[in-house]
Amino acid sequence: MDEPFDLAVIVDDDPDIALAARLALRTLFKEIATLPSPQELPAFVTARSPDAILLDLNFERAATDGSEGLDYLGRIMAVDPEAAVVIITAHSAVSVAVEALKRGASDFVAKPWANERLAATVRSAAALRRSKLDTRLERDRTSELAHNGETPLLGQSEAMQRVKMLIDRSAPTDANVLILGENGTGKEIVAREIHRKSRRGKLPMVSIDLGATAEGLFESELFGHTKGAFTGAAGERIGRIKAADHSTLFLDEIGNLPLHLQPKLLTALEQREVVPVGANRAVGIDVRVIAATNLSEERLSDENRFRQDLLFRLNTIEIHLPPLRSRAEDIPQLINHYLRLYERKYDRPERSLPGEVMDPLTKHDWPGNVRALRHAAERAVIMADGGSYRLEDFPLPARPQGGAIPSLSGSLNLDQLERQMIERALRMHHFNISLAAGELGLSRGALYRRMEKHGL
Ligand SMILES: Nc1ncnc2c1ncn2[C@@H]1O[C@H](COP(=O)(O)OP(=O)(O)OP(=O)(O)O)[C@@H](O)[C@H]1O
Repeated sequence: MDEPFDLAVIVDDDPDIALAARLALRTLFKEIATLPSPQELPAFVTARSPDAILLDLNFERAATDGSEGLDYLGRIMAVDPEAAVVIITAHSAVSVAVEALKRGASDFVAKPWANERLAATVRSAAALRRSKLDTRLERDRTSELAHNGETPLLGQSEAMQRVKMLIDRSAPTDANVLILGENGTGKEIVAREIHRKSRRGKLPMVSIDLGATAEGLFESELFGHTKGAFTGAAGERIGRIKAADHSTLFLDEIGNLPLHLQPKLLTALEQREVVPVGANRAVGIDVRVIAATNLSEERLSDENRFRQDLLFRLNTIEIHLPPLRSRAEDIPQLINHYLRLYERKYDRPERSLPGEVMDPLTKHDWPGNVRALRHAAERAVIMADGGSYRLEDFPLPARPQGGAIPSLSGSLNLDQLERQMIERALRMHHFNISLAAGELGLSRGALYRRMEKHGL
């Protein structure tokens, strides 16, 4: 038996029907809610996003023509276009059911129903919704990445010129590339550039952020799984490696790949085939791998953390992205680029940046690298008034010298404490975002948002 879905809601003003439906569906869902009328349904859908909705179209007020229910159906589809709505209707009201299907309902059952048929109908509606949501997630991710891909790789420093040379040389080959650099130094942009300039560039690059993947999901995310391979594997899923067939696979934060899965990845790359979890046959793959990490070379060469045979598979070409503080000559170009970008985005006038403001910006050590610089430019555009930018428009925190971990000050202001804790965690982990987020019990995304809030 498949793992149950999370939540269904039954909307019916007849308590006996609601109870009968609840009994028919009880093994399919962990929770079943009932609403006596559809009035609260749009709010319920917005708040709880149920896996399936069982909606009776005939409420007392509108007796049999179903128009009230149809109205609500329209509103639900507007709040959740992927909603799985199964209509309950009287036997005689087939035309209403057909109208409901036109307006986005997944299916309908006529009263009185056979329990197995009701359960099967609701199950397939919920499963279809889930797969549509998966596809949408995938699409959103791809378009977000594609958007990032439009950012040009800026920087004329010697270090960046070498990076660009390595991109151009490695792109047309199928060699695996390992990109090393602190968080926010542009590793993802570099990966995109290599992919774009390669013969695989016409297909979308497939990425997986191993720093944001939940512990138990690494294996099935990477290799895929068969239906029922483990608890929760409701349907079959192709993994990211296979999804990247004939294209490029970008393994972000490769340093987070658990040791026990490293041999499996190595075998997949060596044999050019993957075995999905639960399968007993391998499927062939043709992928070019670009991996990135913020681990230092020293940490990466620690056999207890990272298998060296896998490292040698991945680092045929190594590209080091130096931290921004070591290529200060790139800072003015980056600042100007992002100021212009955000002036356009927020429809603000183009302001000048006097030398006495640029100077401290180039001397700042930018622990969050280009990502932090970009946020600082965005803030400055929002904060500025008058003819030119002032230093106060840029959120540059005063930083303790010497790299020591700051001790907590006596402040009991929560906001300040939060900021101090974040700074402390970041320093403790040498600005490795994944490790600092883990230390703080936050996701990477949540940590980035807070860093932005505090101008870190
Ligand atoms: N050389 C560059 N030119 C222009 N923009 C850059 C450059 N480097 C980084 N950026 C910008 O900085 C941000 C972070 O870049 P990116 O995501 O590529 O960094 P990353 O090293 O992959 O970060 P993380 O390790 O935290 O995932 C992006 O918004 C990107 O557009």
